[in-house]
Amino acid sequence: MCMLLSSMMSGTEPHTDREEDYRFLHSMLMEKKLHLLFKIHEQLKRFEKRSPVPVQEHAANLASSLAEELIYQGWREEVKELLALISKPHFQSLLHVHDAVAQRDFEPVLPPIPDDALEDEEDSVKIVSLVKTKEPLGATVKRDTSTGAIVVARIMRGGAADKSGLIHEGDELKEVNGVPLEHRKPKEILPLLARSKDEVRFKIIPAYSREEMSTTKQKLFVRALFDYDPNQDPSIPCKDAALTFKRGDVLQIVSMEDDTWWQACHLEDSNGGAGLIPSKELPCVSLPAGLRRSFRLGRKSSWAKEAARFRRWSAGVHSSICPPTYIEVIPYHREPKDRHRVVILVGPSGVGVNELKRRLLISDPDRYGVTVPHTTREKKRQESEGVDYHFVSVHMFEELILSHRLIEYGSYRGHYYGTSLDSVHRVMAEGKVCLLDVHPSKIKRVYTSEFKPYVVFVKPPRIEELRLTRRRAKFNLCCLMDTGDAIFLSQEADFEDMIDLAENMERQYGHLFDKVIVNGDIASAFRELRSDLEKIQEARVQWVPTEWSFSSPTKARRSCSHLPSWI
Ligand SMILES: Nc1ncnc2c1ncn2[C@@H]1O[C@H](COP(=O)(O)OP(=O)(O)OP(=O)(O)O)[C@@H](O)[C@H]1O
Repeated sequence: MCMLLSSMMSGTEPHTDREEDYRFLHSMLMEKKLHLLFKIHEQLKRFEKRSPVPVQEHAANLASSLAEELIYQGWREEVKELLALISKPHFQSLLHVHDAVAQRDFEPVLPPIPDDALEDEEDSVKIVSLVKTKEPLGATVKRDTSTGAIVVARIMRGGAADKSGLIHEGDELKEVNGVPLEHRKPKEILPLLARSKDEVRFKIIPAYSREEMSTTKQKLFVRALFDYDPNQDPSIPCKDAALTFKRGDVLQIVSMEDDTWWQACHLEDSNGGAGLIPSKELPCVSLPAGLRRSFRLGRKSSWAKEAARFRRWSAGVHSSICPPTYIEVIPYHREPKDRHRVVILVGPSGVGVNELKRRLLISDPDRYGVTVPHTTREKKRQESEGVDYHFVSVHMFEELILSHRLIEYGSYRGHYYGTSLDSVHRVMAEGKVCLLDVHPSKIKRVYTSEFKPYVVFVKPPRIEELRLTRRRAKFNLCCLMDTGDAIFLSQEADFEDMIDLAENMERQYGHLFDKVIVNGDIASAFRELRSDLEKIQEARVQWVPTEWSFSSPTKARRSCSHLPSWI
């Protein structure tokens, strides 16, 4: 802003007719105080996001006691300076303002509670008076089905009711602003609240003291494994109190008191109000559409293929347990000396995993590296050991299998091929990001704190875009081979299989994916992938499964097949 003001001044000179005007503008815009104000404004903007809270309410008193103490502490230069600083009227005024904010001294004073508000027969009654602000109360009410009373169903964390600390879940509401709530419906309460002007007064019968869940005290973070839009969820008890989130968002869970609806807030908003989210206990049927498998009918394909697809689908849906909904995560602050996280690229065959990997390697060979695979086949003349492959004997390869040193292996034309854990270590030791492409079922082999894998799922686009983007590549081939339609038809079947395979992978292993890249246009997919990988390298904090913090690398490898932290 200060730079902008200075450059504005130099740009205005030729357009100001009168010297006087120019001087006036100059003195106004170049005023030191104005610049300082902008600087303060910018600093405040930065701190606003952190939502700092006062650590104490009597800073002004503390400063004056400190000043008294300092007078007797000798006359070292530092002491003199500090004394001069805290004795300045500006500084003292600042501390007074701070204390007023900390003590919420700015809020209007509530009128005293009238004597007749308490009735003799209700000795357990509590009168709660709250200042009315624009902020909603942050509570929901319901009718208790057994007693017919209106009770507080839920207090939203961070809302006005919660901050007051005076109203609790389960409290029975007897009156709002002197109006008895007997025989009233929950929806009639809102107009009563709206009617009051400066103050809202409740007559409450407090619920029995309940134990606070210990989990609300400690910070619990989860990464959502599905998109959630309360507007699409008929089971949510109160849409306005719900939290919308996207798959991959990190949420802080602030209350798990309710079995079916937890309270959570977005990470960047952990001091703000919380919203309801479905708990892991919510039955599968009420999970949002994103988690349910849609059976795509109406595609042109043979009966047998459709039947097979249906069998796969019904087995997948009916025999499966609910998919994981959230994964517990912790922050990981990468130190400069730490090795880079392994990047795993997965996707159905032909989707473009190799193409993307190739482009990453070419774009920055110093940053990215790939593993050298092992094989038992003969070395060809133009190949070099340790560059194209590690050429090993069958006996040695089988030793690697038995000692669990291979992430993935298979045989082709009678020869073994495989990727070892050591080859990943080698790339990491060079200070590079190791790009691995393995079948998603093998991710768990490296799902440890040692490798901290960042898993990218490369997904095919919709079939129309697949046809459009891939046909061009194959079309050249058709012309060359002069095979025409025959190739086009088989390609169409490949596209359908690719989409099917991708859906299966996402359903089965989606909870392991950190990022999903749709590979429609290759240039855009590559740009997105590269910028995402750069972002995670530079991120101050990354969120990784809590599970990684508990296990040693070897233990994690053994235990990761159970993935106990999936919730
Ligand atoms: N977005 C795209 N647009 C057009 N062609 C693409 C795109 N992505 C990949 N291709 C081409 O599709 C073919 C298959 O891609 P690639 O070899 O990367 O697939 P893959 O996922 O590694 O499959 P596989 O594991 O079977 O090798 C290649 O010729 C590649 O250049």
